[in-house]
Amino acid sequence: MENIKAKKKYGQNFLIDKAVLNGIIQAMPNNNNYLVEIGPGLGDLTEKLVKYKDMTAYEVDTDLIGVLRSKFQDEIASNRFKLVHKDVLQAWEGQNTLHEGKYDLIANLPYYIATNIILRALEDANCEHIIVMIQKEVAQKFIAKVNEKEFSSLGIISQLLTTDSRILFDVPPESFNPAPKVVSSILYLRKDMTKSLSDDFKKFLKACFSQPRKKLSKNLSSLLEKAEISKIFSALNIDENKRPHEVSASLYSQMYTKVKNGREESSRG
Ligand SMILES: C[S@@+](CC[C@H](N)C(=O)[O-])C[C@H]1O[C@@H](n2cnc3c(N)ncnc32)[C@H](O)[C@@H]1O
Repeated sequence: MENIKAKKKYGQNFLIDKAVLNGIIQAMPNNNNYLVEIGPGLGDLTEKLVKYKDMTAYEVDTDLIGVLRSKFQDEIASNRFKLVHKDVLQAWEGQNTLHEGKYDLIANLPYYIATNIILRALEDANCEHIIVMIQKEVAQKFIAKVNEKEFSSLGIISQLLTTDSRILFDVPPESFNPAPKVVSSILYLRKDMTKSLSDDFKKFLKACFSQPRKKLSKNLSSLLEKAEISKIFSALNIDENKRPHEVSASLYSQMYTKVKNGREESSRG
């Protein structure tokens, strides 16, 4: 490993299992989209990806940028590979998208910011497919269905914004150097490019799941009067004893519409 010591603070667990690398390549969507990778690390996955498509990779670690520049000097010179030395979350802050044009995100993500990265990619209007390695526990939240104990705001956001969401396969700790403490999974999300969610809806979801094991009606009392909650629940046929994970994504969306309409009505007086 090019004399580079993995840095814990950047979530560096380098993938060393060739079968897993090939599995990710096989999962690549067959389309004309551009490719973006986050955290190319030592470039093992990048090396395979760049054979198929032109791509951009975002890497925060200065030491790795040096390794990658020399490893991919030909691809960089011929513009097939663009290497951006930047914290990817800052890149998103600056421009709202990681690429001007439709792209797919393929990455072995740094786990300490994996959830944030997926939420940003779901919001990025140019990103169509998300194929990422993350902790299995987090992947399960993104694909969870109503009534499952893992069903949370992440599952709701993902259901409302995607047409397909799956775990492709699990990856054991031994497939990495150094080995992480947890089992990982490859998460696959295909977005519905016509959909988006407002920040206000996400705030509403946050309130709904503020105490995940309490009743939804109790959590909603931080936002609404008791009478209003009862009115909305009865209109949508939601049992007042339901816990947040027992209500479907579609009902959350309908509930939010009613809350918003109620706010608009009261502001009109
Ligand atoms: C789990 S490693 C994956 C490395 C490599 N792709 C592989 O599969 O072996 C995560 C990578 O993300 C990089 N990284 C960590 N935080 C980042 C950030 N905020 N922005 C961009 N890259 C980041 C790390 O330096 C590291 O290269």
